Amino acid sequence: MSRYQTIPQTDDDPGSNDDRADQPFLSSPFLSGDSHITSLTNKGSFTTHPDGSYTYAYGPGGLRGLKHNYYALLCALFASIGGLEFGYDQGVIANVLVMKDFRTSFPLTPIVMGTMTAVLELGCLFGVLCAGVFADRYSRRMSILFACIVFCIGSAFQCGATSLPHLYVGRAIGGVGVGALSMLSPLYMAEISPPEVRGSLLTLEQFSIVLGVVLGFWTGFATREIPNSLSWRIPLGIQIIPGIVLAVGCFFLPPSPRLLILQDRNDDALASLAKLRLRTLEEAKSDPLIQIELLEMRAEKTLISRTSGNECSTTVCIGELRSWGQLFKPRYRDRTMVGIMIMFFQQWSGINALLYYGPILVHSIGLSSDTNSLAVSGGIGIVQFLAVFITIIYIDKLGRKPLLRGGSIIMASSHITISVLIYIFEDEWSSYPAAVWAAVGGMYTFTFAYGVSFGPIGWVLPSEVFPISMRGKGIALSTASNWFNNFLIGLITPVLVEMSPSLTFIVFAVPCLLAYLWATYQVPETANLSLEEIDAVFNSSVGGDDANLKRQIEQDLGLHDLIQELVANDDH
Ligand SMILES: O[C@H]1[C@H](O)[C@@H](O)[C@H](O)[C@@H](O)[C@H]1O
Repeated sequence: MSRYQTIPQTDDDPGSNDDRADQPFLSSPFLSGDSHITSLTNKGSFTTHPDGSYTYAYGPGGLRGLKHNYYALLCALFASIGGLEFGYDQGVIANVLVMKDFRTSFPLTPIVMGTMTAVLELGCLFGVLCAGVFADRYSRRMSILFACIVFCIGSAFQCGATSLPHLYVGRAIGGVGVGALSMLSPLYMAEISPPEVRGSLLTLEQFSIVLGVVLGFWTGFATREIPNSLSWRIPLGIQIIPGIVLAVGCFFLPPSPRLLILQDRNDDALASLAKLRLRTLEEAKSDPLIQIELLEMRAEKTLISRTSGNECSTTVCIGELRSWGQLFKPRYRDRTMVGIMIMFFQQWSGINALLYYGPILVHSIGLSSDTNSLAVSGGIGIVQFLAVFITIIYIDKLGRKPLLRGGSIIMASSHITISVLIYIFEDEWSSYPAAVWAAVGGMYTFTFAYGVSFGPIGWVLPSEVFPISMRGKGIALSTASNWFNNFLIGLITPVLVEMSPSLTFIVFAVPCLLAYLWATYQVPETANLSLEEIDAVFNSSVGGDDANLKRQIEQDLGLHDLIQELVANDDH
C-alpha cells in the first residue's frame, strides 16, 4: 500500500526511532522500524512512514488513550446505550419465556415462541434498513432519537401486554427500534472517534450489548419467583428507562463532524471536532492534527462526489436504490463483503445457539437441574462481558486481524472438543462428572474466544471500512447480515439439537475454521488508520486513476502543503 507518494522521505535519522519509548503520544505498533515521528507537544503525534504514508494520533492507544480522549469516550459510551437495549432484550427474554405466570397468561406453544423471536428479528431487519436511509438523509443523532421513541413504544406494548397480539405487536415495533439502534450507535461512534482509540471506542458497542445480556438475564432471574405478572412486566418495563435516557441525551451529543462535512457545513464540523478533541475553537483553527483530519474528510467527500455523480446528495430521494446497488459495484464490493462476512461468521460461530438455547444445550452435556443450567447459560453472558475488556484494551495495540485469527482457531477447537465429548459420553454423563465439566469448560473457552474476537470486532470492522458516502448504508447492510443470520440460527438450532447435539457443535466448528482463513486472507488491518486512510487501503485495489485524482484533490485543498510544513518544521 503506498499513499501520499508525493511526500518526501523524511527519515534521515532512522535512529530517531530509539526515542520512541520516550514519546508520550506514540501509538502504533505497526510503525516500521524507521518511521519518522513528529511530536506535537502534548497535543498528539504525527508519523511519516518509509513508504511515504502517514498516521497521526491525538494521544496514546489503549487505556491511557481512552483517558486522554475522555470526551469522545463519554459520547461513545452514551451512544452505546443502543447496544445495551439490544442485549437486554436477549437476556431478559430467555428468562421470561420460562416464567410460570407468563406461561399461564399466554399459551406458549413452540409456534408461538418461534413467532415471538421471529417478529422481533424481522422488525430488526426492517429497522436496520430504514436507519440506513434516515441516518444519511437527516442526522445520526436525530435517527437515534427516533429509534429510541419507536423502541419505547414497543417496550410499553410488551410490558402492558394482556394478549398474544399485544406481545407480537410490541416485539415487532420494539424490534424496529432495536435494529435501528444496533446500526446507528456504532455508526455515530466511528465518526466521532480519534484514530488511535477508535477500535476501543467501537468495542464499547459489544461491551454494552453483553452488559445488557447480563443485566437482562439476571433481572429476569431475580424476578421470576414473583407470583404474579410483575415477574415479567418488571423486567420488560425496565428497558424503557435507558431508552428515554438515550433519547434525551441525543440533544446533548455533539454532531458527527463527518456528516457535517458531507452536508457542506465545514464551520460546524470544525466546531464539533474541536469539542470532541478537547480544543477551544481558536486552538482548533491552528491545530495541525485537527486541520489534517478535516482536510482528509473534505478530500474524501470531494473525491466521492467527483467520481460518483450526485451520490453525496443528502436531500433528494433520487438514486436511493442506486446507492444501495453501489455497495456491490467493484469500487465498494470488497468492503461490503468484509461487512457482510464478519457478521456472517459472528453469527455462525454459534454464540446465539448458546445464548438462546443455553439451557437445552447444557442439558445435552449432562447438567440436569434447572437452576444449574440457567446458571451456566447466565454464566456465558458473564464470560462474554469479561472478555470484552481485553479487547477494549488491546484492539488498537494488537490490531483486528490477530484477534480474529486467534479467536477463530480457539472457537473451532472448543466446538470440536465439546462435540467429541458429547459423542463419547452422551448416554453416561452421570458416571463421568469430569467429562461434564470439561464440556462446560469448552463452552466457556469458546465464549471467551468469541468475546475477544468476533463478538466485538463484528461491530468494529463494518463501521470502519466504508467511506462517508456509503457508511450509513454499508453498516446497515452489515447489521442486516447480523440479524438475518441470527434469525437463521434461531430457526435451525432447535432442529439440529433434536437431531444430534454432537453434530450441532460440528456445524458451528466449520464456519469458525473458515473464519480463520477469511481473517487471514481477506481482512485488511485497519488499526490506527483514520477513517479516510482506510479508504485508501481499499482504494489501492481500485486503480491508478482514482489515486491520482485523490492526490490532486488533496493537493488542491492544501493537505499536502500542511503535511510538508509539519515535516519541515520538525526537521529544523
Ligand atoms: O455481538 C453480539 C453479542 O455477542 C451478543 O451476545 C449476540 O447475541 C449478538 O448476536 C451479537 O451480535
